[in-house]
Amino acid sequence: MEVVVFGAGSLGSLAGGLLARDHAVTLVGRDPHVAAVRESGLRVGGEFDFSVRPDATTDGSDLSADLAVVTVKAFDTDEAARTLATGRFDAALSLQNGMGNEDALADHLDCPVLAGTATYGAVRPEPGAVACTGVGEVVLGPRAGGTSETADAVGRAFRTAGIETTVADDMPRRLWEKLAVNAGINATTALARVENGALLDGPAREVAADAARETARVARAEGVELADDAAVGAVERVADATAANTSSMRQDVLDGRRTEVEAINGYLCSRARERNVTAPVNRTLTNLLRAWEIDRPQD
Ligand SMILES: NC(=O)C1=CN([C@@H]2O[C@H](COP(=O)(O)OP(=O)(O)OC[C@H]3O[C@@H](n4cnc5c(N)ncnc54)[C@H](OP(=O)(O)O)[C@@H]3O)[C@@H](O)[C@H]2O)C=CC1
Ligand SMILES: CC(C)(CO)C(=O)C(=O)O
Repeated sequence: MEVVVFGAGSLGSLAGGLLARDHAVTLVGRDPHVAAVRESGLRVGGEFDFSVRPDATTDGSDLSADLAVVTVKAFDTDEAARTLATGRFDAALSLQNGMGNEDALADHLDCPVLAGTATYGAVRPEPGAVACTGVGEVVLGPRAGGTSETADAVGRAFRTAGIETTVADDMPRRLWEKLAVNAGINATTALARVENGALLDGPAREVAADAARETARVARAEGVELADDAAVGAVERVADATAANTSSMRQDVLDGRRTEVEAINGYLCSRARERNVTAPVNRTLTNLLRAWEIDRPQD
């Protein structure tokens, strides 16, 4: 399969590196990472230990491939979609956190857009390298649920490249469950400046659980079956499995970078308002992060 990975940061470089073991991959990213990949290839370390030589470019326009995998941060999805729309793709897949990414892609692209979640962990230690900090799973499927030949073919392509992959017929529910996990863990750990494991029994546990319960309430108001216990249980399971992790939002705050709060807790608040459901914990988390973003240290 020919695959363009749009957003060769941490997750994109890992996904692209794994896919390049079995497919023709083009990474779209930034220099100096792109220059290093072009020069010496991509080193995939951490839980893996191999090198590959995907194509790499800083210009994502006018590309064509069987599949575009989108791995930019949620606030960059719209621009990524506009750039991808200058090319030709048979399908697109978002592996991003947050909600609204698939809709933004579908607004611009003339191909089926698949929804996806990734629980692999990735960091980029230096240009030309990516480290897998945890082998997880990719779950993907049609964004409205159900089955499709496109989703099955993409699932097969991921599996033949050695990526743990499930093709699911209930992506809306899975996206809401992942939203509950990120709404509970990311903002709470970013503001409390703790590792994910601190949510298992520390004073911030109740905050994360309440944020997840609110997410489940809004999901149900949207017609998605997500029980409170399932949402809270998902937060506990992930906090336990990633206990030593610095969540991506905490990492963003530590580095003074813009966060994905608008696509996570902010999205939840706007859906809650629309559905007349109260979400005070998510509103507080969102506003505190917004306040930090206004004053964040800039480069
Ligand atoms: N890292 C992880 O372990 C996981 C991440 N995720 C999710 O995956 C998504 C990506 O996360 P992550 O990989 O950590 O983020 P990164 O910031 O590391 O990667 C995104 C990359 O895309 C680049 N980019 C953005 N727009 C363009 C463009 N138009 N052209 C070229 N390059 C572009 C960014 O460059 P620049 O910063 O210069 O704009 C950045 O290098 C997020 O939604 C995250 O929540 C999900 C599971 C695990
Ligand atoms: C699953 C979790 C919470 C792991 O840290 C994550 O997705 C993130 O940090 O963005």
